[in-house]
Amino acid sequence: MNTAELLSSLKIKQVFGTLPNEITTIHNDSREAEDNSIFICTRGFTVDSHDFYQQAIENGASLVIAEKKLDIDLDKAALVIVNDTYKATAILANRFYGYPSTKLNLFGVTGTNGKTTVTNLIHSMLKKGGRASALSGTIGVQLDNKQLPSSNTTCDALTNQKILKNALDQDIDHMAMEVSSHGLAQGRLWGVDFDVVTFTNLTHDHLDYHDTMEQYGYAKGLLFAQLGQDLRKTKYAVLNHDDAWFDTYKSVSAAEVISYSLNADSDFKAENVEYHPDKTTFTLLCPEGRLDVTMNLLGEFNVYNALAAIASLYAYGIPAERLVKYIGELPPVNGRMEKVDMDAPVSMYIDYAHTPDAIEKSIDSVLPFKKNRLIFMVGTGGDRDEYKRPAMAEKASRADYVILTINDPRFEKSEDILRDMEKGMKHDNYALVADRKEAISHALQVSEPDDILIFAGKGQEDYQIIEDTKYPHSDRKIVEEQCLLRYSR
Ligand SMILES: CC(=O)N[C@H]1[C@@H](OP(=O)(O)OP(=O)(O)OC[C@H]2O[C@@H](n3ccc(=O)[nH]c3=O)[C@H](O)[C@@H]2O)O[C@H](CO)[C@@H](O)[C@@H]1O[C@H](C)C(=O)N[C@@H](C)C(=O)N[C@H](CCC(=O)O)C(=O)O
Ligand SMILES: Nc1ncnc2c1ncn2[C@@H]1O[C@H](COP(=O)(O)OP(=O)(O)OP(=O)(O)O)[C@@H](O)[C@H]1O
Repeated sequence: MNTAELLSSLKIKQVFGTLPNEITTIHNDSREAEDNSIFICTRGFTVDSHDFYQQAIENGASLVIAEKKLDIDLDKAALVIVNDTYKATAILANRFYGYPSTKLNLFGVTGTNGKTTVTNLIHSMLKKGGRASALSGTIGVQLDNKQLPSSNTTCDALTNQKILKNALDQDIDHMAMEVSSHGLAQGRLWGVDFDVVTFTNLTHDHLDYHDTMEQYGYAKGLLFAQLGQDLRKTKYAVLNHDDAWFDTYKSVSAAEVISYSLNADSDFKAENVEYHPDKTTFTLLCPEGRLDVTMNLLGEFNVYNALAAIASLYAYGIPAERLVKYIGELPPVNGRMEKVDMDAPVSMYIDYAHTPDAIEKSIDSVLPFKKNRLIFMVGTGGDRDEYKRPAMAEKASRADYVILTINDPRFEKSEDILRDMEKGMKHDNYALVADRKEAISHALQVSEPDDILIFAGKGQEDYQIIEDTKYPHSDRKIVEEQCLLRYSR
C-alpha cells in the first residue's frame, strides 16, 4: 500500500528520514517484522517495544512508528513520531485492511460469563441458516473450517483487523466476537464497527486488573458506547434486563436496545422453564408471540445465554420461529455444562465455571434433578485474581462434597492457592487436592450411585499451565478414564 496514503489518517508529530513509497505489512512485534514493513512500538505492561526497533529493522522494517525520538539509522528506515502508538495501530490497521468491520455483519458479546457460549450459539445458528460465519474468542479464531489459536479472548487491534479482512477474503460476511473487558480497556476494539452488541452479565472477576467493580463495569460499557453516534446505520444493543448494569448500559448506547429476561417484562422472556439432566425446555415470549423451545443446553444460565443469542439474531433480522428451531438442533457448547455420557450410575458434567457467579449457576443448573449428593470439583489459576478465590469456595460450599484443586498454577505455589480458596468454605465436607488428575480420581472414588459430579474450572481446555509451560491435560479424558476404573466391573 502507498505509505503516504496510509499515513494520511494519522496526526503525525514528526517525520525523520524518507518515507518508503510502499509498505506491504504492519507489525507490532519486532520478531515478526518483514521486508518493507511498518513496525509500531508500544509501551506494554511487560516490555516497551521502543527497545526493539533495531530488531524490527534488521528483519526488514522500513518504517518505525514510535512515541519518542529513536536513534535509528535513517538510511535503513524512516521514523514517524505520534502521540499514542496504540491509537496509531488501530487507525493504521483499519485503513491498511480497508475497514473490514464495516463490510461484515459483526456481533460482539461481552459480560463476565457466557461470552463463549453466546458467540458460539450466534455463530452456529448463522451457519444453520446457511450464512457464512467466523468466530473469535477464548477458544481461538474459527475462519471457515480453519481453527487458529489466539493468546487472548479478544485479540489486539492489529490482529482483529487482520482476522476481519481474512474473513472477508474467504467470503465470510458474518462474525461473532467475544469482547473482554481487558480488550475494551486496552483499545483492542478501537475502530471495530459492530452491528449488534450483547451483554450477558457482570459479576466478580478480574479485579486484579480493574481494581473495582465500577471500573470493571465501565470498561464493559465501552462496547455499548462504542456503537457510535451514526444513526443512519441500524445497530442494536441486546441487554440482560435482570442484571444490575442494565440501566447504565441502556443509557450509554445511542442505538436501539433489545432486552431479555427471566423475571422482568422484556422483549424476549423465558417462562415455564423446565430443567432436565440432558435438556431444557421453556416458553419464549417475544415479538412474534409465544414459542416452545427445547434445547440441549443445560441450566438456568444457558436459558439466559439462549435468550441473548436469539435476541441478537432477531435484531439482525432472522425470525424468532426459525431461531427456536435452530437452537433445538445444536449440541451443548464444548466444556460448558457438557454431559459426559458413560455407562455409570452417576451423572457427570464438565464445566468451565471459574468465577463465583458461574460456580453458583453451575450448581443451580443440576439442583432441579438432584437425587443423591452433588460432588463439585473446582480449581482456580495461579498469578490471577486472588480476591475471587474464597468467594469461589463459598459458592462451591452449596455442594454436598467439594474438592478444591488448581487450574493453572503458573508460578504460584499450589498450597497458597488452595489455602486462599479454603478460607471461603462453609462446611467441612471437602478435600484439598492440588493435582487435578488426582482430584478427578478422588471425586469418582468417593462417588456413589445417583450422585451428580461437576468438574469445573477448565472446561474444554486441553492444557495445564505450570510455570510458563503448557502441558497436555484434558478433564474429559481423565474423567472417562477414572470413571472406567471406578465403575467398570
Ligand atoms: C495484562 C494484559 O492484558 N496484557 C496484554 C498486553 O500485553 P503486554 O502489554 O504485557 O505486552 P508486552 O509483552 O509488554 O509487549 C508489548 C509489545 O511489545 C512487542 N514485543 C514484545 C517482545 C519482543 O521481543 N518484541 C516486541 O515487539 C509485543 O508484540 C507487544 O506489541 O497486550 C498483549 C497484546 O495485545 C496481550 O496479549 C496481553 O495479554 C496477556 C497475554 C493476558 O494474559 N491478558 C489477560 C489479562 C487478558 O487480556 N484477558 C482477557 C480475557 C479475560 C476473560 O477471560 O474474560 C483477554 O481478552 O484475553
Ligand atoms: N450467562 C451466564 N451466567 C452465569 N454463568 C454462566 C453464564 N454462561 C456461562 N456461565 C458459566 O461460566 C462458564 C464459562 O462460560 P463461557 O465460556 O460461555 O463464558 P465466558 O464469558 O466466555 O468466559 P471466559 O471469557 O472466561 O472464557 C460456564 O461453564 C458456566 O459455568
